[in-house]
Amino acid sequence: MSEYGKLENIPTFLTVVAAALIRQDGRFLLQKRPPGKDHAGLWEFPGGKVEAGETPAGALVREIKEELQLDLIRHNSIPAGFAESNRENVRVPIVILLYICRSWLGEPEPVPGAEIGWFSVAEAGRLEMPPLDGALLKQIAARTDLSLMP
Ligand SMILES: Nc1nc2c([nH]c(=O)n2[C@H]2C[C@H](O)[C@@H](COP(=O)(O)OP(=O)(O)OP(=O)(O)O)O2)c(=O)[nH]1
Repeated sequence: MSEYGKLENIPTFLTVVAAALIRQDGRFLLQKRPPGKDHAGLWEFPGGKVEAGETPAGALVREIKEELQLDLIRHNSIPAGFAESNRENVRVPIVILLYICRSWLGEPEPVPGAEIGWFSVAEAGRLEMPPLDGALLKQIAARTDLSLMP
C-alpha cells in the first residue's frame, strides 16, 4: 500500500491491471483465487488494483512480483486490451487494463492457497472466470498466433 491510501474510498472507478503471461508454447498463466477473497474459486489473470501515485505499468510490476514472485521487464509488457464493468450491479466500477508479457525473470510461485495453470484461449474459455474476463479473452483470441491453438 502506498502512503496515499486506497482509491476505493473515493467515488470513482478503480483501475485494475492484469497480465497475460504468455509462455513460448503460447499458453498463458491464470490463477485461481484463494477462498475468502472476491471472486474466490474463479480463474483470473494475475494483477490487481492500481494504487494512488502509481502508473498502470508500475502497478503491474508490483502485483506480478507480489502474486507470483516474478520480475517483469517493464518494456516487454504490451497493452493488449481492456474491459470495464457496468455501473449498475457494482459498488465500485472497475476498468481492467490487460497487458501481454512474453518475458520475465523467475519461476511463478503462487501465494499460499492460490493455484496456477497454463492455458490456451480455447482451454481458458472452458474455465469459470469473472464476467469481465470473457471480454479480455476475446481480445487475446483476436491475436492470430494464440487463437489457432487447441
Ligand atoms: N487481478 C484480476 N482482477 C480481476 C480480473 N477480473 C476481474 O473482474 N477482476 C477484478 C476482481 C477485483 O474486483 C479487482 C482486482 O482486485 P484485487 O483484489 O486483485 O486487487 P488487489 O490485489 O489490489 O487486492 P486488495 O489489496 O484489494 O486485496 O478486479 C482478472 O482477470 N484479474
